[in-house]
Amino acid sequence: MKKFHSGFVTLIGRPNVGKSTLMNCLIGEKIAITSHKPQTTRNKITSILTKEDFQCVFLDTPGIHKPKHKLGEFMVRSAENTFNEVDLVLMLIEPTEKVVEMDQYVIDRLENVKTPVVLVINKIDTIEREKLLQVIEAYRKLYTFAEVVPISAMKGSNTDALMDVIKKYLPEGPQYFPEDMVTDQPERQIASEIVREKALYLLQDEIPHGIAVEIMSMKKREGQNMVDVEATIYCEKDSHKGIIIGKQGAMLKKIGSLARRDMERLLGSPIYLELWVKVKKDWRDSDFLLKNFGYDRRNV
Ligand SMILES: Nc1nc2c(ncn2[C@@H]2O[C@H](COP(=O)(O)OP(=O)(O)OP(=O)(O)O)[C@@H](O)[C@H]2O)c(=O)[nH]1
Repeated sequence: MKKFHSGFVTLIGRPNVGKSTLMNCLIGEKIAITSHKPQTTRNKITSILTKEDFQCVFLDTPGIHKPKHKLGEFMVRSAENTFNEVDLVLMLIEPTEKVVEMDQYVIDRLENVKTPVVLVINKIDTIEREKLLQVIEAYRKLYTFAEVVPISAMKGSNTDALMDVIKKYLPEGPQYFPEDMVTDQPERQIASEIVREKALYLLQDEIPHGIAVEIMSMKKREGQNMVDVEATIYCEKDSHKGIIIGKQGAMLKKIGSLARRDMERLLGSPIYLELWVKVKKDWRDSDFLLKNFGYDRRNV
């Protein structure tokens, strides 16, 4: 009988390089949440790919960056801690001509990491071949990568080759999760990420990252297929609250209807979604509030 392989792969890279897009592309379902804004992925999202002969568990870490506040410190630590516990690290970059300072910072964090690191150059649809070779050369000088794989996560180019590389590094092991399971993320967390993604998307640059979403309740209606979801969007200022709600509640309605559509697709049942907006000043710098939103230090 053919041997089964399984393992854990963590994905790192500075904000906005396309980690969530890659995850979605490899798993084929909308699990990680994408947005054009940096740092939308605040939670470590685990997605699972199971095939006949292997199972790969992906840890999508929050974007590594120099921390500016407590939430930032938390995000960096939670990313760093996973490096030595996994079978493979994928470092995702954008093909910039010069190594950007942030990537250098990420490479510095990898210095004592024993796990093999594969450099994945994303967004190759945006550059010419010549330039790509220069990018590869520049990064190879900085770190001994186990392999270098150029891809376009958005277009799905070369992602099969990346999957083959990943498979090579998975040791023999058991199937950790049932094959129909694509994430171990609780449904509530997925639901709150969806609301946050829609709010960030619709509000564009008006609320600079000052929102968090908490699912207050999520209950299946008795005797029906309908799920009732109540969620609160937290922001930092009264003025932000007004923008999120919009004229006669128009913005909140839009956020709600986009979020509901995605939730229904993901959770597979009709959703009745009720949204609230509350002001909690400086929630990003408060340990108490971080805990309240599920960013508990003890878990890192
Ligand atoms: N042109 C191009 N754009 C891409 C590609 N992959 C991702 N993008 C875009 O880059 C932006 C960021 O993608 P995300 O997947 O949200 O990035 P991320 O690294 O998960 O971001 P954080 O959650 O902030 O860490 C989005 O607008 C994507 O559409 C690609 O292969 N080519």
